[in-house]
Amino acid sequence: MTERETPPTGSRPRVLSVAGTDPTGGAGIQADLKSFAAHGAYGMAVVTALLAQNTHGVRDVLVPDAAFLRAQLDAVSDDVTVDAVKIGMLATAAVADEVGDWLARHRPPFVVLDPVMVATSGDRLLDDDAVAAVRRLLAVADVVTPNLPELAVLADEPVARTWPEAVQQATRLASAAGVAVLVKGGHLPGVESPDALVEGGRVVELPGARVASTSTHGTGCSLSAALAALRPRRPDWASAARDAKRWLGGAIAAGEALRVGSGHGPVDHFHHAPALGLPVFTDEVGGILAAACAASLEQPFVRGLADGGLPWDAFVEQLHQDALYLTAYSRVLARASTLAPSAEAQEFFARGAHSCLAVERSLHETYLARASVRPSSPPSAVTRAYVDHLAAVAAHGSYAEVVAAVLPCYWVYAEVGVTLLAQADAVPGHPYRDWVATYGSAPFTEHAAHACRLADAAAQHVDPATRERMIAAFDASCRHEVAFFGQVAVVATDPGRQVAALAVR
Ligand SMILES: Nc1ncnc2c1ncn2[C@@H]1O[C@H](COP(=O)(O)OP(=O)(O)OP(=O)(O)O)[C@@H](O)[C@H]1O
Ligand SMILES: Cc1ncc(CO)c(N)n1
Repeated sequence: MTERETPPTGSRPRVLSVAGTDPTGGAGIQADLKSFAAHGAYGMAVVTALLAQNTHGVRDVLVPDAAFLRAQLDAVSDDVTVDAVKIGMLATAAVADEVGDWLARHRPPFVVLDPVMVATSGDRLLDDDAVAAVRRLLAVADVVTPNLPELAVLADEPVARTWPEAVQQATRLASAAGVAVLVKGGHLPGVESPDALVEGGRVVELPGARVASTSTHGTGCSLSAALAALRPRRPDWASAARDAKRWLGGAIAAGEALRVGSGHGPVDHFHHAPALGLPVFTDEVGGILAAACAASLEQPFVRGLADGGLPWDAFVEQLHQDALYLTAYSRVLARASTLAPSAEAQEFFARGAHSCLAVERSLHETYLARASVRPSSPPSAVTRAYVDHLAAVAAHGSYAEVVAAVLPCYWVYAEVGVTLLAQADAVPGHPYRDWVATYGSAPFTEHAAHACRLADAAAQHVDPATRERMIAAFDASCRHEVAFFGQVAVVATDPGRQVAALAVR
């Protein structure tokens, strides 16, 4: 039992739920485990009662005998250091007393008691003769989390009708029972859903807007579980309660979108981590990228770059369009820099915006100065379409969408560049090798990998609708890249030789 002699601190708080079950996953142990995980805790659970319930109500309850409950509790505490415990539905006096005995033997540092008596559906979850046993547990809990009817039962007073009355009642209970009381105003009418923590004669109000939603099944379970999970990593109960309540408001708001059940639905415990379980963004769009690269490599212009047979005029025509494109692209990268959530991303895109202008200038100095193309030739319809798409995302989109829209310019060029460079290296005296090498080797390939990482990071924090817009913006940019490579007409005149039409399509 070395672990129990010097309890090691784990990488996550080890938090236990002692509660009943909800097979639809919105309340009881199932909700508690999600709530623990949503707050970074390692969750464990001891079952006090098996319920046949759903979002409409409770159909049946089976309470395992007290000896088996004790066996479950001891199996956990004989082996695992419990950092915090949340106690929920107790069903009977025998169950409540058994849990009380366990706490006397193995009290974890933090004990939250949710005095569950009636479900959201109105079904009773605690025998009448068990109330006294739950009152006895108050003495060993740190915090008790009653709703207004439960508060009235524990205080042995009528149900409070106003919020000030409820806080006063909670204050009386806290001082009589020697326990902190997190009183919950979810059952009050009105646009607010206030809670308050009453502790040692001090009242900490926890205001909160009422969310217009029927997804309130298991809110009490989820809140008390969040409180237990957060407390080991917070300095006091008030700060744990504040964070738990803020999280719960978001979870209620996101609940309906889960589409679970046709009664009072559950909350979305993971609303703050919407990308959980989704593939990494660049994996998800990898197929779009691969198709764009394959289509690009099929373009006559790119084939001419690969074998070196591209007519000079076609190359210069394309580079002129590229210079026009880069000037506009630079402004979009500057927008990404403006919106960037971190200094690292801000700098990456600011540098990118700068290097577009540097490359644009060097294209003029290196190739375009001696070319036949008129410097005043306007952007082609293809160039304009690409630039307009980017500008629209930059004007209306979030950071994540802008990053998704600018990514193909890096990623397609790097992928196509690597393939082209290998082919160019096989052709002695390849006339475009320098230009191809710019994109097919470091540092450009490293910049492309960096842009991919930033897009993946941005996609981690967006809601599903924004992620869809990221994919759409990425897909559109890929299509524009392919069209961009295809815009210069490369016409074969002599067999084996190609001449560019001077006009840009
Ligand atoms: N519509 C709502 N909008 C925002 N917060 C709410 C809403 N309904 C309840 N809450 C919050 O949810 C938590 C639980 O409150 P409530 O008073 O409903 O407890 P409960 O009756 O024990 O919950 P349960 O429905 O699980 O039995 C509190 O923090 C409360 O403020
Ligand atoms: C198991 C269980 N505990 C608590 C509640 C209260 O919502 C419920 N419905 N079911």
